[in-house]
Amino acid sequence: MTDDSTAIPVTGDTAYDIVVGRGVLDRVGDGLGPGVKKVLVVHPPTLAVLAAELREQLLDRYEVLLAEIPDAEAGKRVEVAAFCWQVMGQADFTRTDAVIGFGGGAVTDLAGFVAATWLRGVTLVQVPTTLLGMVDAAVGGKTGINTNEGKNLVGAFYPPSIVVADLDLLTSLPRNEILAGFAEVVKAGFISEPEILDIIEADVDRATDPTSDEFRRLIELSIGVKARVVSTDFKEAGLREILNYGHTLGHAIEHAERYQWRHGAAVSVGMVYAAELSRLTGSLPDAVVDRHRDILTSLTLPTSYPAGRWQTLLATMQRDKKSRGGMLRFIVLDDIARPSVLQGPETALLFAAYQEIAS
Ligand SMILES: NC(=O)c1ccc[n+]([C@@H]2O[C@H](COP(=O)([O-])OP(=O)(O)OC[C@H]3O[C@@H](n4cnc5c(N)ncnc54)[C@H](O)[C@@H]3O)[C@@H](O)[C@H]2O)c1
Ligand SMILES: O=C(O)C(=O)C[C@@H](O)[C@H](O)[C@H](O)COP(=O)(O)O
Ligand SMILES: [Zn+2]
Repeated sequence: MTDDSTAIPVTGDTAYDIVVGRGVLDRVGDGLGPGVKKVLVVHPPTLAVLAAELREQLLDRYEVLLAEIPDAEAGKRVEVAAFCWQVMGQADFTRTDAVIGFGGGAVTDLAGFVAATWLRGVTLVQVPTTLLGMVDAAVGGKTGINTNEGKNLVGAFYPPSIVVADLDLLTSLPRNEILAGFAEVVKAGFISEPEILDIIEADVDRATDPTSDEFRRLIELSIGVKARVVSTDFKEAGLREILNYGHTLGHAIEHAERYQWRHGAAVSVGMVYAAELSRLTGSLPDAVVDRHRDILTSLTLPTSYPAGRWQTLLATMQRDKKSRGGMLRFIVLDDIARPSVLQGPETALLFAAYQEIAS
């Protein structure tokens, strides 16, 4: 069998590869290292059968425990982290043992946080099973959980030893989850990689078909953007903030919707909002804002939000991690692939941009 996998490197102090391909799950062992004896596979209920298969695959070399956690955002809670800590404690996990995050972004965020905190850090292997997880969440070492006050408010920067993105895992992923993942693909296009936008516009059906060459190219381009950014700025001292394009409003929408909206859907609205902010400050031409709406609509992603929710969203946005004191900061665009920071915008400007996306 020929190996058609691609290895995209993250460089710097915490170097590792993102392995992309079909049938590449056997690469998980590459990230575990020689000293590892026990492995905890963290997975959602949806992937119970596949997680058991992964366990079988690893059993000849490791003692493998499974931790099934609640699905989606319900898994990103401190009680769920505590459940994983309990499983590891009762199985005498030591510093040489490891955690595997096997699921979508919610699982890889939680599993990463558990690995970062258990004994102050054990080996972490990320095996994303959603498009969003492959192109974004499992890459770059941002891990975390939500609190009642907001999204991802507790967490750690903690790198995996490898990310294994097996495209075969996407065959069972519902179409709406593929499309939600495309929000982060489009984000990578607008902040850094215009070819992504061209490929989607050329043929949206092929672009979103997990068996097409275009889909694979989009995955690799998007991972490439993320890998380059986090290689330069792992702990978000500066450049990494561009990956937050669309997220300031997006996270506030997720919180307002009690996490019943897909992350990608909320980020989609958030990107149109950020583009409108850019347009209203005079830095972005109308055509680029229109391009946001056209591409996201072609992917059936939302581009508007109910008019009456502004005060709630504004209050939640104050807790955004990019804020400094009372000053909000947004990632905006001066052009395609030219992101910048808008510091302390007037409330009137924020509201005017909201009116442009209000339905
Ligand atoms: N750490 C980061 O850098 C980063 C980046 C982007 C997003 N995120 C986080 O990622 C989360 C969103 O991730 P997501 O969109 O993957 O959502 P998710 O993890 O909730 O998964 C979406 C759904 O798909 C199901 N699923 C997963 N894999 C499947 C498969 N192969 N077949 C069938 N069903 C499958 C899950 O059970 C779930 O119901 C959010 O919490 C977001 O904050 C983190
Ligand atoms: O990796 C990053 O940095 C990102 O901002 C990627 C985002 O897509 C992701 O949703 C991230 O979890 C948001 O981070 P946060 O710091 O705003 O919670
Ligand atoms: Zn995101």
